[in-house]
Amino acid sequence: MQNQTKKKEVKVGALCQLCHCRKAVMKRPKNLQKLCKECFYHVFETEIHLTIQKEKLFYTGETIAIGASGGKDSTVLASIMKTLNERYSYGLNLVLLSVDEGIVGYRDDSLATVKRNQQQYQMPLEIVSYKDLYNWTMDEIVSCTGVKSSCTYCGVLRRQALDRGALKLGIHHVVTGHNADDMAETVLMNLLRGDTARIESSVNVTTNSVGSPVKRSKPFKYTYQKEIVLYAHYKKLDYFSTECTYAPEAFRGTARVLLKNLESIRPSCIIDIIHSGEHFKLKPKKPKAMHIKKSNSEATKEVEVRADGSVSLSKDGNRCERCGYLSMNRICKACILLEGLEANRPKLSLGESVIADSDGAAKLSKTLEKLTF
Ligand SMILES: Nc1ncnc2c1ncn2[C@@H]1O[C@H](COP(=O)(O)OP(=O)(O)OP(=O)(O)O)[C@@H](O)[C@H]1O
Repeated sequence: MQNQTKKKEVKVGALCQLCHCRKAVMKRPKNLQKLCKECFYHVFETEIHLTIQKEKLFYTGETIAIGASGGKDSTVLASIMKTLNERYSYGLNLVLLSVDEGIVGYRDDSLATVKRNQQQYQMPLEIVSYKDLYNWTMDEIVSCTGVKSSCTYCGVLRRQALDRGALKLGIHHVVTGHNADDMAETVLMNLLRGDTARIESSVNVTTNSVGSPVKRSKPFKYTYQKEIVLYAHYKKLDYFSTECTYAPEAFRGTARVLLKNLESIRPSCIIDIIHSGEHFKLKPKKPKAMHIKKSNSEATKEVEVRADGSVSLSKDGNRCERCGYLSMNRICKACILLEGLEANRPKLSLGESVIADSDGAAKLSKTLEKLTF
């Protein structure tokens, strides 16, 4: 990356197309405009500020947890949030929130970066771990299930961990470094597998798990990954650049390659895909009613089947029957996963190499996809 950036610095010799006085040092990835460093900082920061303003993401006095993984996206996010908060007097209290998934040689090193960021940005830091919350580390999970479904487990557990970490601090709003490339990838993935019900929601700037009082926002919704990397590089931000030890989700990887190829031909395609997602509207569906048997009696009750196929089983509760954490389903996604894992725990403790068969993992993933979270 550094080499590529240096090459570009030498090649682009013209004046900046915005200020017309300083030497251009880059072609802006989003629109190929030739810019100097200062003008790049200005457009990059201003676009994020405009997204925050247009979407009315925050209110004065709000406390915001920044999901901090130590990677480039969340490190730039912490830096930008601090800069914009001071420049435009947002009046926000900013806190770093990290989840330690328990991946030796990856997350322990990236958390060391977050701890340095805490000093650099002068923000409080809270770390919650899978081990404390679920009594499992990701390394233990992978040794039990195999690497193939690791992203499914990690994604579900991390979303809940971020919510729980925020609530522990009395915070109801988490921002993450998900960027335009991540969004466009998700739209493409949903489109390619015909999961139209998710396309509309996959481009929302703010989301929350059903029933959760914690919302999650993405100030980088329109920010290109390449620009985040350039910003971090020019600003010499301290971030951790190693990829996760476990393989990225296979289908997302394919969508990523496809998107990169499209971007190289037409840079605006990332934003265009997001805009397509924003304008995508499903025909309204009538809620169906179905009868299910109660487990301990012959009586039946009516349950609503939601548009995404999930069902509301709990009559009066928004809480998981197992862990008591907020959930619109009788048993939350995390508990469904943990239950499957616990079944293999005794074998693990005897030192056997347990790799659950891939059919089992795929079946579990399908079950999870049908549940809301
Ligand atoms: N362990 C974690 N603790 C806290 N927040 C996290 C963690 N992992 C991911 N996030 C949040 O989710 C966002 C997207 O995460 P993802 O796993 O896609 O990583 P990424 O695109 O490599 O981001 P980053 O460069 O910040 O690591 C991150 O930018 C961050 O805000």
